[in-house]
Amino acid sequence: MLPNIDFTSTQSYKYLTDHYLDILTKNLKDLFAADSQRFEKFSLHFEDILLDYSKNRIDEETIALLIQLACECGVNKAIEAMFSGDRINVTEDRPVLHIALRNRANTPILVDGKDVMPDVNAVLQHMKEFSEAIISGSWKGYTGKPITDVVNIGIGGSDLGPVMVTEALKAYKNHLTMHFVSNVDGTHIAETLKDLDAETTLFLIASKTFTTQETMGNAHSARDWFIEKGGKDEDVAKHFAALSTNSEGVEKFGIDTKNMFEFWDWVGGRYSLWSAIGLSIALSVGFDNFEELLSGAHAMDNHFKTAELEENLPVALALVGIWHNNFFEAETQAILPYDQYMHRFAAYFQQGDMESNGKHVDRNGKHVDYQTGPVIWGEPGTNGQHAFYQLIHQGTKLIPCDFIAPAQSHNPLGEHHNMLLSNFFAQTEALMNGKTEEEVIAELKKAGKSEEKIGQIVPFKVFEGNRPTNSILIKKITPYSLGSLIAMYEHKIFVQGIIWNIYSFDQWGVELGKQLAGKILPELKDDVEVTSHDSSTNGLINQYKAWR
Ligand SMILES: O=P(O)(O)OC[C@H]1O[C@H](O)[C@H](O)[C@@H](O)[C@@H]1O
Repeated sequence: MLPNIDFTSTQSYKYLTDHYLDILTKNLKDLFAADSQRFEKFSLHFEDILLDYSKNRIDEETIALLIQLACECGVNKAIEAMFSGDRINVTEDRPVLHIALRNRANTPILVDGKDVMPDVNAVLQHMKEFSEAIISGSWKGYTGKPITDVVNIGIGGSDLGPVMVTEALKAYKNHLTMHFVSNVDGTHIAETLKDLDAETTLFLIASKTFTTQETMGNAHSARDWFIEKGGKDEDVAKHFAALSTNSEGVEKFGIDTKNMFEFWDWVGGRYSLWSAIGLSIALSVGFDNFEELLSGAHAMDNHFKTAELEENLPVALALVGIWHNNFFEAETQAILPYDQYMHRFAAYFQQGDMESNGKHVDRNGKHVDYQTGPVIWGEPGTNGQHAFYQLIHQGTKLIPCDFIAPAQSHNPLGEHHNMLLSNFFAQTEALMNGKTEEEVIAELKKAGKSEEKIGQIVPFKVFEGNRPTNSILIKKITPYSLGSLIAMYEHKIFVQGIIWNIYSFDQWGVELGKQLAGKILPELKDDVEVTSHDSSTNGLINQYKAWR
C-alpha cells in the first residue's frame, strides 16, 4: 500500500523551509561562478537523454534535503507498490499498471494472483497482425480496396496520447493518412469526413469505458456516414475496430468483437497510449516502431525502479518541481519542446499532470493546506519565444520551464537546426543571467544613445534573471527515446503525487460537469423557457433557445 505521510510535517520539510530563506538570497549566476562543477553535480544521463537541472535555484543542500523528503514520504516504497500491482488507485480500487503494457522483459506481474502478461502479449500480437494487414493492404474494405485513411475517434487519454505520439514520430510515418476526431462539436467529425472515401477508411473507436458521450456521439455519426455512403451493416466489420475495456458496449454498438482490442481497468485513461489505445500509433509508424516506443518506456521504468533516488531522472524532475511549487509558490510549469514534431507534447502532459495531480484532498480524505499539481502549459520553441516568453523573462510571475530539444534533426536543412538549438541554449542562459542595469547602459552607450534617452529607457531593458529552467537534451527523437521521455514525465507525476499525499490515478473532478450536461441536454430539446437553474444558467440557456 501507499505510505500516508503529510510531507509538511516531516523533518526535511522543516529544514527546507529554513533553507529556502537562505537560497532566496542567492543568485544562480553567482552559484555558477562559485562552483565549476555545478553542471556535473546537477545533471543526469539516461541512455541518450541528458537532464540538466543545474539552472535552478538549488545547491547541494537543497538536493540532499529534497532527497530526504522523498525518503521520509516513502517514495521507494510507493514505487515498489506500483510495480508489484498493489491497488494503489484506492478510490477506484485498482492497481496502476501501465508499466505492464511495456514490460518487455515479460516478467510476471500479478493482479489478484493472476499474471497479466499473457493477456498483454495476446493483445499486442493482435495489434501486430491487424496493423500489418492494414499497412500491407492485405486487409480490404467492403469494395475490395485497401485502407488509405484511419480515423481515431476518442477523447482525453484516448486521443491526446495517440495524437501526440503520431505527430512526434511523423518522420517514421508510412502511407496511411491519420485523422483524429475528439470534440463533440459536429464540426470536428464533419470536417474530417469531408475528404474521406468510405470504401478506404478505417475507424478506430477508442474509449476505455465505451460510454463517453463525445466518443459515442462521433462514433454513431461515423457509422451513419458509412452507411449513407453505401456501406451495409455487414460491412461495418471491415471498417470499424474498437479499443476498449468494455466488450459489452462494443458488441452493443455493432462492432465485431474480433475487431476489438482489449485493455484493462488497471490502465488509466491518461496512461493508455501503451495499450490497445496505441493502435493508431502502430498503424501510423508500423508495429516495430510501436514496440520500440514500448521498449524505450520499459528502459525508463527499469531506471526509475532501480536507480538510487539521487541518480533517478524522474525523481530529480519531481523534486525540483516540488521545490518550485511548494517553496517558491510557482503556480505553473511550462513545457517547451524545441522540436516541431513535438508540438502536442505540452497538451498531452496537461492531461497527464493536471488530471493526475489536480487534487485538493489528501489520502485521508482531508483538504490539503499546501499546493498540489501545477498548471501545465507550453508551445514549441521558437514559436513561444515570439508569443509569451516576454512574461517568462520580465513578468511578475515565476515560471519554471522545461526546455526539451533533440541534438539531431530529422530534417537537417541548412542551418535550421543550429538556429533552433542556438535559441534553445540562449533562452535558458538568458533566463538565468538576465541583464543588469550596467550592461544595459553600456549597450545603449555603444549604440550612441543620448544620456537622456538612456536614463528613460534603462529600467525597461533590465532582465532580473535568476529564473529557473531544466534542459532536456535528447540525441534524437526516435520511437525508443520518445518512449523513455514520456515514461520519465509519467513517473515524475507519480513521485510528486506520492509526496503531496494525494491519489494521482483517479479523476473525480471531471464528473460533475458531465453529470450536469446530462441533465441539461433534455432541457435543450424543446423551446420551453427554462427556470430550474440559477438566473445566470437560465438566462444563458433561454438566450441559446431564442437564437438557435
Ligand atoms: O477512454 P474513455 O473512457 O472514453 O475516456 C476518455 C477520457 O474521459 C474522461 O472524462 C477522463 O477525464 C479521461 O481520463 C479519459 O481519458
